[in-house]
Amino acid sequence: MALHTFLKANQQNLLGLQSDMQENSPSTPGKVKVERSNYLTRLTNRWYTTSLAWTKVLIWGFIFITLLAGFLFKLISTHKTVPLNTWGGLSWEKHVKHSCHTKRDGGLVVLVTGAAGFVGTHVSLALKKRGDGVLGLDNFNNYYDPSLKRSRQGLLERHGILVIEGDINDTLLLKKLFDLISFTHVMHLAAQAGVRYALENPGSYIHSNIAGLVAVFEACKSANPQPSIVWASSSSVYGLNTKVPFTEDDRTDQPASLYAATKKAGEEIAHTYNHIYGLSITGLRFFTVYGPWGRPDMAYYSFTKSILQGKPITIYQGANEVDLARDFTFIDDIVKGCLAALDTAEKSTGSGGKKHRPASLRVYNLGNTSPVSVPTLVDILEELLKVKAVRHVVKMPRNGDVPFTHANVTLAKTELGYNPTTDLQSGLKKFVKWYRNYHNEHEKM
Ligand SMILES: O=C(O)[C@H]1O[C@H](OP(=O)(O)OP(=O)(O)OC[C@H]2O[C@@H](n3ccc(=O)[nH]c3=O)[C@H](O)[C@@H]2O)[C@H](O)[C@@H](O)[C@@H]1O
Repeated sequence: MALHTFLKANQQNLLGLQSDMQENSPSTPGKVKVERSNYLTRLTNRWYTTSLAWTKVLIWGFIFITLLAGFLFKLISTHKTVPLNTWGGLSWEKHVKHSCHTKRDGGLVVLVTGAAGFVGTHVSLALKKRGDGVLGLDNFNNYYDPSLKRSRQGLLERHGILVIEGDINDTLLLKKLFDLISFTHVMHLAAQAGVRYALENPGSYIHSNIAGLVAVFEACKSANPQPSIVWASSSSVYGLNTKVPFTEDDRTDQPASLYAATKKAGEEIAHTYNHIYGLSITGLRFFTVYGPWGRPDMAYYSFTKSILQGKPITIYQGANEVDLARDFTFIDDIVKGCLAALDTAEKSTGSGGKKHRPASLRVYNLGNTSPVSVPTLVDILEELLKVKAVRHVVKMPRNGDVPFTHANVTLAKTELGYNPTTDLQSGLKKFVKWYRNYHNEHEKM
């Protein structure tokens, strides 16, 4: 607008000057002196008007640029508050160190990835409660309602555990953490979970379960001293295996889902890092873990929600109308298994990217050893909720599900002292109690 006005003013001035020059061309020589002086005055006036227009343009231009710069600065500084970029700085480092502080002799210093996740939260709390140093890392993705992850983070913070918002693929962040802290152990639980979601978003499984796992192993390999690693594999690696119960050396080469395939690939990648770099690595094959603070995408949780809302639930059924079954395992039993795996893990044997002697590589089933059918799971929920479910039974689609899981935990019993003690009825009772409390609180808000 200002530029337009200026150009217009200038054009008019020029036209004016041209016509003045024509008008003032002397027809008789005697008039020349007076007319020339008039002409100079007009010329000065024109230049004055032009300079005024220029000044106005400069002032408006300056205001415009200042406003634009202010707007851009605000945009950038707002973007900076996105928590993924908030790590670093002296106060942050102090916070990290405080979270890693141990309160018992020989206490572990553990980096827990996926700390705001279901298993991550419980394991972090258990470690902290016995006096270990714990630092959490989580990317707070929106695979399921991130507000639940924030609530878990709040719970951890109240117990003195810092959860850094960051992705395991952020190698700079991992390097920074390992430079700052000598972690004795890494409990690697960050992953893209869920069996059926792989049909919708296959890339997220590769990002977290393959690339992310490698990023974590790389950071551990380069750390000095190298930590020992315990990480979450899955019962799904048994895939279409029909030999029951599942034992660690059974076939795992028939994954039924991309999720299972990424967990199986993780086990092979673990072998490589153990073999080349001397990392001590323990893989835990979790069997359908459930309990308070659980995952809303899992059947027991989503069924509870639907039953309470009077909405129908879909129950998948296997071939020949055989019910699907799972070796549902309660979170407290899983936590004991995780801590035992950390406590018994041998040290890694490499440094400077080189292995000095063979290192430990272990895999354990952490299950409950007593599978329960999905309709029975619903029966128990109905009883606890005192509401009848609206059941919609359908043939199991080919979506990555397996018909049943059943763990043999002899190895974990012998080497970790693992001993699951919670049956599905008692575990779900605790879950339902938590569910009512948590959702009553949060739905009020
Ligand atoms: O233990 C494991 O390896 C896996 O356990 C669960 O996977 P899943 O056993 O499929 O657990 P749910 O999604 O809770 O399903 C439990 C059972 O309910 C069935 N289901 C699920 C959802 C539904 O709407 N209807 C239904 O009948 C499933 O087919 C399955 O048989 C987790 O989601 C995985 O992340 C984990 O790795």
